[in-house]
Amino acid sequence: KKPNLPPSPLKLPIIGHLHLIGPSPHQSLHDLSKKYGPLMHLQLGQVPTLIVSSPKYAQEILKTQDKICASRPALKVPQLMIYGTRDIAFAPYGEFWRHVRKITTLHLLSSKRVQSFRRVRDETVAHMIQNIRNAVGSPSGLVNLSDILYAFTTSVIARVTFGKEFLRPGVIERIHGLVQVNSKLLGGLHLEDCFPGQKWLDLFTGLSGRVEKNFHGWDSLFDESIEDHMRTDGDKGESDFVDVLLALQKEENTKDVFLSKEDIKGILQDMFGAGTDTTYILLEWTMAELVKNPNVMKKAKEEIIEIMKEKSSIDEDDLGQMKYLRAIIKEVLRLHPPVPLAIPRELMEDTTIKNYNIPAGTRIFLNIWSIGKDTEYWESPELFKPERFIDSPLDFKGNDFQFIPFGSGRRICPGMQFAIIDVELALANLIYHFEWKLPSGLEEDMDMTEAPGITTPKKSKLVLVATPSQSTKPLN
Ligand code: HEM
Repeated sequence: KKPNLPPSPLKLPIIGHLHLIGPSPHQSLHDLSKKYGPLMHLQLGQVPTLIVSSPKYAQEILKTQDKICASRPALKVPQLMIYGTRDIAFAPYGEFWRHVRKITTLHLLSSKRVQSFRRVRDETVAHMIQNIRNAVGSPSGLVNLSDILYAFTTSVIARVTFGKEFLRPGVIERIHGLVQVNSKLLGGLHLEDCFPGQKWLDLFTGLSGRVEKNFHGWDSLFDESIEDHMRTDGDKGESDFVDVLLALQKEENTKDVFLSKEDIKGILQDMFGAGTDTTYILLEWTMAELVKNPNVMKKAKEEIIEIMKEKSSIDEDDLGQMKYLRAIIKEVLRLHPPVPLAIPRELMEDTTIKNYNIPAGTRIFLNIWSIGKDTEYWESPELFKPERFIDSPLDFKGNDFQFIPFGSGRRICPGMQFAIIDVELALANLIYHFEWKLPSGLEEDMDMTEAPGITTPKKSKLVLVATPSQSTKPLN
C-alpha cells in the first residue's frame, strides 16, 4: 500500500524549499503549522519532509520511536566538509556514530572533563571583562558586545580543543573565519539536498568549491595542531581534546577499535561547529533580553551580589545558588532556541504516526522554536518571564517535551553541560561587573530581529553602553 504522508499544504515541491530558506524558517513553518497542524508534510524537491511542531509529536519522534528516527540525512555540506560525515553530529545512525558519540560523552564532554577546564573558563572570562573595560574607556564608550561574546566562546572552544600553546597570534582569527563560513554553509538548505544525486546542480550553485575551500582551511589547521601535539607528546599541564583523542587512538588501535586521523579531525570539527555559535547566540540573546527588561537585570544583579557578599571573584561553585540566573537562561532558551529546527533527522524504517504511514527516508525537522511557544503548555508564551521557571521542575535535559532546546533521545546534545557552565559564568560576571544600557535614543526601540539561517543570532549587533559597577569588587 502506498504510504500516505500527512497532508501537505503546498502542492509545488519547490515552494517547500522556499519556506526553509526564508528569513526565519522556524517562524514561517510555525505559521504554516498553525493552519495545517503540528505534523505537517513538506515536499522538498524529491524528499518527503515531516515538520513536527508540538510537544506530543516531539515525544513520539524523540522517545517512542527514537530508535528509528535517530539517523541523519546524507547532506552535501557535511559530507564534503566533515570527512564524509565521520563525526558525531552528521554521521548516520549506526556503529560508527555509537563509537564516536561514546568517545565524546565519556572522554571529551563528561562532567569530569568539563570541570577540568575550569581554569580555561576563569582566564577567558577575565580576559573578556578586561576587553570590555578597555572598550568602556574608548572615545565612543560603546561596547560591541556581540563581537566580544563571539571572541569569548571561540576562545574557550579553541583553548580546550588545541591547548594554550597552540593558540599563537593569528590562530584565533583563522578559527573565527572558518567557523563563520561553516555556520553559513551548514546552516543553509541547499538545492542539492532536495534533489539528491543531481550532480549537475553544482555547476549552477558552485557549492562544492565553497565547501572545499573551507574544508582545506580546517584540515590544515587540524594537521598543524596534531603534529604540534605529537612533537610535544602531551608534555604539559592541562589536557586538551587533541591530547585526549591522540591518547585514545594509541590505546584503541591496540584493541581493534580504530580511531583514524580523519575520525579525530571529524570530532574536532564538531566541537567548533556545534559548540561555538550556539553558546554565543545564547549569551547574546540573554544580554539583549536583560537590557530590554531592566527589572530582570536588577533582580539578577541583586542575587549575584548577595551570593558574592564576602568574596572577591565569582567562583564556579557559586553558580548553583544563582537560581534566578538559571531561570533567565532557561527562559531565553525557550524564547530564542539557538538551533530552532535542531539538526535534521531521517526515518530509517516505514512507520505510522497519528494514522499516517510515513515512508523510510523521510526527513524530519523538529520545530523547537514552535514547541517552546505552544499555548497548550505555556501561558503568554510571547512574554519574557523568567519567573515561570522558578519553583518549576521543568528542565532542558530532554524529559520535558515542551522544552527541548538541546533536543532529546539518542541524539540529544552532548555539549549541554559544557555550554551551560560557560554561559552562567560569563553572564554572572557581565552582570556583576557592569551596568548595561542601550545607547541614548535607542531605549524604546531595540531591534530583536533574528538573522536568517538555521541558527539564530540577532540580526543587528548588540552594541551597548557599559559602566563599571560601583558596588562590585575589581576582578583579581
Ligand atoms: C547553548 C548551547 C547549545 C545548544 C542550544 C545546542 C543544541 C543542540 C541541538 C538542538 C542538537 C540536536 C539534537 C537532536 O538532534 O535531537 C545538538 C547536537 C549536538 N551538539 Fe549541541 N548545543 C549547544 C552547545 C553545544 C556544545 C558546547 C557542544 C560541544 C562542545 C555541542 C555539541 C553537539 C554535538 C556533537 C551534537 C550532535 C549529537 C549527535 O548527533 O549525536 N553542542 N545541539
